[in-house]
Amino acid sequence: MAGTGNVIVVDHPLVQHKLTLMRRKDQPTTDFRRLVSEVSLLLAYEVTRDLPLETIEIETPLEPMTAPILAGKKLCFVSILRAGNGILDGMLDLVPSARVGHVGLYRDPETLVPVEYYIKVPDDLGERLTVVVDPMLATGHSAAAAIGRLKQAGAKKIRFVCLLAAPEGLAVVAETHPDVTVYTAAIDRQLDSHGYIRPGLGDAGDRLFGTK
Ligand SMILES: O=P(O)(O)OC[C@H]1O[C@H](OP(=O)(O)OP(=O)(O)O)[C@H](O)[C@@H]1O
Ligand SMILES: O=c1cc[nH]c(=O)[nH]1
Ligand SMILES: [Mg+2]
Repeated sequence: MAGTGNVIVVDHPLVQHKLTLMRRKDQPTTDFRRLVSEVSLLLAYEVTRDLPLETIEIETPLEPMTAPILAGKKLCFVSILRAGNGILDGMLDLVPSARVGHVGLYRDPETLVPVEYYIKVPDDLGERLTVVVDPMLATGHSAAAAIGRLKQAGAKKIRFVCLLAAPEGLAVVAETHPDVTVYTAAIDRQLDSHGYIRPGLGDAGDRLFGTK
């Protein structure tokens, strides 16, 4: 795990290997979706690394012991629709008890401005670590808007997980939400004139759901 400022690059060899497979343009939808889910499980491992523990008394088949369990209210995963759902599935495999919120946003293809069409989150968001998930952090405006809405809804401790980030988008998130750490599998070179990440992996939503 490599970190600078509010960004952590999850450089685990399995993550990097699977990301390369995902980037390949000839990767079929089924395999792309499975790879996103597998990488997401590894990213979930990193983003939950410092969750607080408490101890309880239990009995093993051989003797009593004091054993660690997660303390208090734990997690809420928030998926930025629709591509965020690809990451959500993998994370829920690792933490099936997590609460889940959804923020519906699409990026206007002309202006690249995010348009909100849905939000539903748990009432007790403020008591949970809020992990916002979306595979792509491009201009950063979708992430910044979603994080802003979650703060309005009560979220206090927020982390953002993506597969790929552009330097431009990371700068936007750092400026608008300096309290939020971004976990990403890679930081790519740049955005192109259409707001796509280069070299990137194309349109994550379309590749996950086979819509193009
Ligand atoms: O950082 P930004 O420039 O805001 O771009 C990133 C956003 O674009 C993609 O979603 P898209 O708008 O294509 O919606 P979709 O998930 O429904 O495909 C992606 O999943 C992010 O949400
Ligand atoms: O490269 C990009 C940029 C935004 N959204 C995507 O799905 N891909
Ligand atoms: Mg899309």
